[in-house]
Amino acid sequence: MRILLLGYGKMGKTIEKIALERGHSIVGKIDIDNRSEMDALKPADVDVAIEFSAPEAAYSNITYCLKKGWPVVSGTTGWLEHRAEIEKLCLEQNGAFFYASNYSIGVNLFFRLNRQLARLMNGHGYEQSMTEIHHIHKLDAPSGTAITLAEAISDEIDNLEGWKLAPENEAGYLQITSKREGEVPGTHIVRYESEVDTIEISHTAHSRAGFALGAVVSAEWLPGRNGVFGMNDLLKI
Ligand SMILES: NC(=O)C1=CN([C@@H]2O[C@H](COP(=O)(O)OP(=O)(O)OC[C@H]3O[C@@H](n4cnc5c(N)ncnc54)[C@H](OP(=O)(O)O)[C@@H]3O)[C@@H](O)[C@H]2O)C=CC1
Ligand SMILES: O=C(O)C1=N[C@H](C(=O)O)C[C@H](O)C1
Repeated sequence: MRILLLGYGKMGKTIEKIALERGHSIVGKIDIDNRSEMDALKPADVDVAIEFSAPEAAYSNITYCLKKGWPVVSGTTGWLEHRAEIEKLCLEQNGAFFYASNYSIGVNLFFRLNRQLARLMNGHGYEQSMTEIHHIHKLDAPSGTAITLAEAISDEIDNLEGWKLAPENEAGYLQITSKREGEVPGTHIVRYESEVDTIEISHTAHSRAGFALGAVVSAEWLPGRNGVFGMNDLLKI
């Protein structure tokens, strides 16, 4: 496949390596300074675009790809207030858009475990909280993964209305603490506490390889499909 990379930072470079190992070619590496190179590409020059850029860039990058007719796989976090607009545009253009806050298979299994655990814990008087730890370069907080976990927990726990980012703390809201330390690729810890005990589940990424492989596999799956998709469509879990 001919892949266009939008965002050529830590993830863009890891995705490039895995895509080349899997026999794909990279037709462009678009960063903040060379966006005009995209204008030179025709709709037929690209089989799929993979977009891992920055919160303020994702909306215009994805819009550009959809208007050009390129299927687009995005993993950028921190822009999802515009998600409904992108999904509408995708359907209007008869295009293909794939999004996941986390492309690692392990995290997507962890999402399932998290929802199941929340369902079990509902009504037993535990207080829920979450901690996410990432590298010091990360621009957004809480992480997209933490938001996905928190949304599932508040769906399942009757007395939760949503989440708050620490130090904000309010009854009826799950508190998320975001820590930024060194080069940590991504750790998420979900905690249930009562006076007598604590139950915790956690996922620790050892590198970015799992995220990048998931994005490339999604990009292999998307061309030829129309609509809005996510990891549940790909993994059928
Ligand atoms: N869904 C998932 O599984 C994962 C998601 N992510 C998310 O992916 C995003 C990127 O992460 P990461 O690679 O670590 O970040 P980096 O900061 O390493 O890379 C981001 C890249 O995007 C570029 N960029 C900024 N603005 C634009 C623009 N307007 N058009 C094109 N490129 C642009 C930056 O260019 P410059 O350097 O010139 O500023 C940089 O090269 C983040 O939102 C992160 O949270 C990360 C890991 C996994
Ligand atoms: O910025 C990162 O690095 C990561 N971002 C994603 C997120 O915000 O959840 C996924 C992963 O945790 C790494």
